[in-house]
This record gives sequence, structure tokens and C-alpha cells, in this order.
Amino acid sequence: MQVTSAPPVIELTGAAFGYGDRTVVRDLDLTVHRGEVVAVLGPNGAGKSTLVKGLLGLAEQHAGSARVLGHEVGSAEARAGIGYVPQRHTLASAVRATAAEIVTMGRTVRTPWWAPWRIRSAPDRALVQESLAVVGLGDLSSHDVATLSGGQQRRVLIARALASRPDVFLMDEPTAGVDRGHQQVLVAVMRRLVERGATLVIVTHELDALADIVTRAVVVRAGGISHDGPPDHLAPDDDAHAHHDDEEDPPPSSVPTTILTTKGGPR
Ligand SMILES: Nc1ncnc2c1ncn2[C@@H]1O[C@H](COP(=O)(O)OP(=O)(O)OP(=O)(O)O)[C@@H](O)[C@H]1O
Repeated sequence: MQVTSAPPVIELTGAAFGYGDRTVVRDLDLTVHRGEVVAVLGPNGAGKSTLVKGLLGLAEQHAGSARVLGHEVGSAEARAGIGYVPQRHTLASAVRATAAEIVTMGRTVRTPWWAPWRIRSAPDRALVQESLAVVGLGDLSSHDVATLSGGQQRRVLIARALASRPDVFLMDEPTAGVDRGHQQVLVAVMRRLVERGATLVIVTHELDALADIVTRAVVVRAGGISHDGPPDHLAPDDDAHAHHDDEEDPPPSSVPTTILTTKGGPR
């Protein structure tokens, strides 16, 4: 009997990603194995989302080798194994659809082109409903997403990723704008996913909210990985609260006091 070991879930060797002729992140060496929960931290503009988009094939690969689940990034095989939660929720203005219809889109990647009716099958509909219930939106499945709050829309996108039952979740700030109670629900959901063999890569500025499940912290700074290790070994500068890339997007050194005055002033 031939024994084959599964390839790493993510394998980057000297990889670089960017847009057009601009390389945003470079020299990326990163191997992630099944069951890991990787927090991707770092200041605004450092390239965290670009790293994730590179894994999806949405940012261009400028150098090196990049594989997901043993397949070239951007290939149909790699894409089919990924559940993606994008950073910005543009559901309200761009799409007229119910929450259930958005989550149903998560099933399309799992549906063969020759069997489109399966998306409407009873098991698939049940899975969509279950995914919404898991994130606390079971009662809102028939609501127009445009009428949902920002945090609820974020959870619709998480439900969409859940419905595709992927091997690896790439989540770009999944807890942003989500209230503390529902953050705890999401963390419990993530823990169950990992117990079932999923791998999570989570871009976040809120490591505290995810501290119970994160096993590894990767810090992206100034276009490269500056730290990769256990989350409790982070240098003070590398923690989730270092919000600004010092080189590209420095924080203001002072805020005019007129803005901080709450009463009076011109209207
Ligand atoms: N589609 C795009 N085309 C060109 N440049 C882009 C594009 N998306 C992002 N960038 C640039 O890439 C750089 C890194 O952006 P990215 O969104 O990856 O940072 P980030 O670390 O995720 O930041 P944040 O914490 O603010 O979400 C920024 O300078 C940004 O302007």
C-alpha cells in the first residue's frame, strides 16, 4: 500500500504578491499545516490583505512559489478548498439579495457545473440555513442584506464561507464591527471548525478576541514577515494594537484640540 502524506495547507517559498508593477509583500516563506490557527497581524497598509489575496489568486504573484492545499494559488483546485471572508462588506450597496441567497453562493464552488439543481436541493438548503443559524442569523435568512447592520453583514459573509465547507478559511478581519457577544459565538464556531480538521488564517487587529484559539502569530510589517511564532512571544511593537505602518501610514503626532471639543464651535 502506498502511503502519501498530505501537502501543507499553505506553502510559500520566496513568494511576492502585488498589483500591476507594484510589489506589496515579498520574500514570504510560510508553511501552514492542517489544524493551525494563524493570526496575521501588523499595521495598516503593511500588506496583510494582499498576502491573503495572493493566496486566493486575487493579487498577482510576482515571485517565488505559492501553493494552497498542494495546488498553485489561483487554480480552481486551490480556490475550491478555500472559504474566504473578505475585509470590506460591500453587500448593502452592491447586491440586492437575501442573507440566504448570499450564503447559497458559498455552495456554488462545491457544485459541479453539470448539476446546478443541487444548489436548490434539500441538503444544500439545510446547510445554508444551518450556516446562518450557527452565526446567530437563523431568523434573518429571508431579510434583504441591505437592511442588515454592518456586523450582521459580516456574519452573513462568515456563514457563506461556512456553507462551502472548505478545508482552509482565509478570514480578513472577521470580528471587526461584531459585538462582543457575537465575537464569542464566532470564536466558538472557529474552535469547532478546527476540531473538525479545518485550518484558519485570520487577519486581525483584535488578537485579544481570538486569543483562546490562535496557535501562531505572523506579523507583516513593511511588506514582509517580521515575526512568525507563538502569539505569546510577540514583541510589544508587533502586537495587535500596533495599528500603523510607520513607513507608509504614520499616525498623526497630534490632533487639533478644536476637534476634540464637544461643545460649541462652528456648525
Ligand atoms: N487593488 C489594489 N491595487 C493597488 N494597490 C493596492 C490594492 N489593494 C491594496 N493596495 C495597496 O497595498 C498596500 C497594502 O494594502 P493591504 O490592504 O494589503 O494592507 P493591510 O495590511 O491589509 O492594511 P489594513 O490593516 O489597513 O487592512 C497599500 O499600500 C494599498 O494601498
